[in-house]
Formats: sequence, structure tokens, C-alpha cells
Amino acid sequence: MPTCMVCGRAAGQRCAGCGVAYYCGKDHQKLHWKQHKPDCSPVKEASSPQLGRYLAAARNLAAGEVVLREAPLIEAPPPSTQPVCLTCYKPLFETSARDCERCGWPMCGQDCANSPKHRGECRLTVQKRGNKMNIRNFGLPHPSYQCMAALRCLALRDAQPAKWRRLLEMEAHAEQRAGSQRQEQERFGVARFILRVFPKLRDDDKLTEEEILNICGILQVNGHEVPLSEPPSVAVYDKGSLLAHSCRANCAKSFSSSGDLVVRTALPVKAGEPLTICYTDPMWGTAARRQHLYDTKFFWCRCDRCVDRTEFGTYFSAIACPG
Ligand SMILES: C[S@@+](CC[C@H](N)C(=O)[O-])C[C@H]1O[C@@H](n2cnc3c(N)ncnc32)[C@H](O)[C@@H]1O
Repeated sequence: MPTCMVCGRAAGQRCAGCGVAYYCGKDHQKLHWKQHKPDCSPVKEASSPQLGRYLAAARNLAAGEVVLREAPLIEAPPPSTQPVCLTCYKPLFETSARDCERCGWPMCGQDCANSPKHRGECRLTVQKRGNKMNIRNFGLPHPSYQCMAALRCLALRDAQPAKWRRLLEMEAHAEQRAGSQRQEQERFGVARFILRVFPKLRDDDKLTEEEILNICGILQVNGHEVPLSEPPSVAVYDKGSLLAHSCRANCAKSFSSSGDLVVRTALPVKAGEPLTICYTDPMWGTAARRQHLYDTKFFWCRCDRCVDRTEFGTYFSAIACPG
């Protein structure tokens, strides 16, 4: 019989967060919370030479358990988009756009202009640009939005340094990205654009092209597409960025209406095993999945499904024999 973490008596109630701590009742659970909080999670960080850092099960997990729920570190519209409201991502047109009175970025209205979601680029535009944005072409992809995700990362630097440090710890695959077509596009479309449009970032803060390209790498390797708006936004999560990949993932991700990442186990997971999601389309064949993972996340997948030519007896990638 488990015993209460506080009084040592027989305990019938288990902490719903970690499933490890037991209590005799609500009062002792509340009393113990401050001490227990740092250890209270069904997941823990781990690392291995093959996966780098990853999230592992802190205990045996049943299928269907929520193992992670977290708000994004940063969220932004996709890089290629027509002007959209920077809070609700509604597409904007000449008739519906209202310039933010502080920074000039077009928004859909005052409420969205005052939202904390818009605060980062609003502050950077006021402090580091010198004058307001002046976007007048609506309805077509606009180059200014290519830099929004990187700009929101940079906004964390002064405003939320703990989050900024977590972001910089993330994998950027700088060596593999060096010289790639994508990185060269980002050099012109994001890095040089930011340094030209926000000259005080270059002149006062001494921000370099390479530092911005590192952020682009972090966004490429760790970004999640969030299908809550049209166009879908992109977001980077702190612990969520540590989920490893498998083509037969043991977890599934979804998003709450406010953009929180919610991760549930899809299969039972043993204590210590990596928690995995599928970074690619599981309905593609093995060759296409592996190539896509290599091109976008820079590793050749060797998961159970990729190394099994029959893909668990399904022959999913096989072609029908004409004979
Ligand atoms: C979103 S990050 C995950 C966190 C990362 N491992 C770290 O140390 O920061 C994605 C990167 O993790 C590594 N990774 C994830 N799943 C992997 C797998 N199944 N096999 C090999 N590498 C993997 C790859 O380097 C990939 O680009």
C-alpha cells in the first residue's frame, strides 16, 4: 500500500501530474505542493548520442495520458503570407487593415493591436527602427512577414531572457544548413532584411547576420505548424522541442484553441523510453519519409518502421506486383 508523502500513513490518492507521489487526502497534497512541484511531471529530459536531447517517460505511461501541455515560447504567422493581423492572423485588406498607432504594423483592430501577442515586434519596431512600418500592398505575399518569427525570437532577448536562453539551447543544425538554398534565401529574406529595416539592431546591439541565421535554423528544426488559423501559424515550444521523431510514434500532438501544445501517449510507454511524435507524414512510403526527414531535420531515420522492410507486415511502401 502506498504511503502519504507528508504523514507516512496509508494513501489512496495519487498526484495526477506525475502519478508517482501519493497522499492521504487533498490537504496533505496541498501542503506538499511547493516541495513536490519541481519533480511533478510524467516526462523528464534525457540525452543520447543518437537522438541528442529528448523527452523520456518519467514512469510507465498508459495510452491516452496527457504528458505535456505548454504555451509556445514564440508563435508567428508563416513566412510566406499576405499581410495578416499579427494577433489573430486574419488576412488583411485595404478596407479592413488598421495601422497600430505605436508601430504601424497593420492589424485588424484596436483589441488585437493591444494584445500581448503583438507586443514583441511592436516594441522592437518602436525602439530599433526609428519610424513606423508602412505596409500598403494587401492580398499578395508580403516580404515583411518572412522575418516575423525571427523578430519575435529576438524580442525575447530583452523582455524574457530565461525563454531566450532556452531558445538558444535548441538544435539549429548550423553545419548542415550552411550554404543550403534555404539558408541563402533566409540570408536575404530574413537576416539582411531585419538588419536593414531595424538598423539599431545592427548598429547599437551589434546583431549579426549569422546570429539571425542561427535563429532561422532553430525555427526550421524545432518549429511546429499550428493549424488553428488559415494560414496556419508556426510556433516553438520549450519542452515540446525535445520530442524525438519516430515513424511509429508513441505520442500524438494536438493544439488547444489558445495555441498550447497538448501531447498524449498513443501507446503504452515504459519508464525511460523516448517520447516520440512523427515529424513527417506517416502516410508516405519509407523512402519519401526518410528523405523528407533528412532534408528538413537533418537525420536519416532508423526507427523500427524504417528498418523493417515489411513495415510490421503491412508492406506499406511496396508496389503491387503486375504478375
Ligand atoms: C526538434 S529537435 C529535438 C531535440 C534535439 N534532439 C536537441 O538535442 O535539441 C529535432 C532534432 O533532434 C534529432 N532527432 C530527433 N529524432 C531523431 C531520431 N529519431 N533519430 C535521429 N535524430 C533525431 C535530430 O537532430 C533532429 O533534427
